[in-house]
Amino acid sequence: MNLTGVELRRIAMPLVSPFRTSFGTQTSRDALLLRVVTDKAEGWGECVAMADPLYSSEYVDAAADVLTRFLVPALAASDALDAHAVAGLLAPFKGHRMAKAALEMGVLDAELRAEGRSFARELGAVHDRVPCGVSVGIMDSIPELLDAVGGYLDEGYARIKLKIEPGWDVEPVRAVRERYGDVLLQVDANTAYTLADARHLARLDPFDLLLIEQPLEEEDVLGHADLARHLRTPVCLDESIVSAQSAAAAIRLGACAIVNIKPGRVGGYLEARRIHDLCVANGVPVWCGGMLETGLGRAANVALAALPGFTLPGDTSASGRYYRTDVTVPFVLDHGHLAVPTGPGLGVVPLEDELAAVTTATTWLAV
Ligand SMILES: CC(=O)N[C@@H](Cc1ccc2ccccc2c1)C(=O)O
Ligand SMILES: [Mg+2]
Repeated sequence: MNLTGVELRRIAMPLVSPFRTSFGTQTSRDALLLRVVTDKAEGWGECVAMADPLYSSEYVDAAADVLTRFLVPALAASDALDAHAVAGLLAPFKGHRMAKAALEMGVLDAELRAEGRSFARELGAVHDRVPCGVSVGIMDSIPELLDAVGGYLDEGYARIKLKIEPGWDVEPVRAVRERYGDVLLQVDANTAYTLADARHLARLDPFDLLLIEQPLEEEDVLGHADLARHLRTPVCLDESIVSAQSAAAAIRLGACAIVNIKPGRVGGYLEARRIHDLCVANGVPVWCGGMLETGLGRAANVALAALPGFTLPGDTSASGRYYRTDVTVPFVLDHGHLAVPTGPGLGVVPLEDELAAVTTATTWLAV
């Protein structure tokens, strides 16, 4: 397969409701899609970086720049393009895992469409549908939170995740437990606490949470290992797990009992599968995290979530959790599950009119 060029497509999609986390409030998704054109087929990639470097050091403008100046030219230099070789070709450039993941995803999609194979087949999916959880933001009041949670439970979500931060943690969890009983429940701090908060975070232990996600800062792996010894609630890492190597170190150091796998954060779906395999070998449950992907990234995430080690519901929510209109046929919850796409590659393609309506800029990178 030979690369003809890559189209960078900037899109802006309004969120159905503001989404507040410990690092800020989002009201729209400024994202970057890649259309990878080869002599055999076209493929789509989605970069999960946010507009601002608040979740991680990456941000959309930087991803577009590093793809334009370094990553796409690096692929152009190779003659027989092979998705499994992309990570190696991009390795000389440090970091920028979300940008690299988007490019690898586009090449993999093109290759699989040309071969007539789905992401699910390529990654090793063993289920044809996956149970879905939902991530619930920080709200202005407990009653507002309880209404939002009730709505998602009515929609059929299998698991509730509450965003927390200092000042919004024990009470919201207590309120959800008191109102909704033993619903599968977990929390995500997005690095908002420090080890000094250990005693306070232990106040979450009586609520039988599935996990507490990323309580401490990304690089504080040892801190998470210390914290885990003070909590009954299992510690799950998100931001800290950027590769199979970092997953191995975190597991060995006792920093996490569960891993949130996000293909964009770790450099792509192939690295995500390696992390899955590593966690399974170590008896560490995994689940698929979300970065408010469009239906393109959502399709690939649902395929990944169908691998055997994904034993916990992920943040693979329906399109309607975030967007009134998706750029693909929307993913709709069916009895708390999403169906794994079966078509070649991602199994979905952007809808021309919907994509045009949200496109803010298009750049063609010829190679
Ligand atoms: C579903 C969920 O909670 N995702 C991230 C946080 C997050 C929150 C808001 C975002 C807005 C734009 C892009 C990525 C974003 C990621 C997490 O698990 O930590
Ligand atoms: Mg998280």
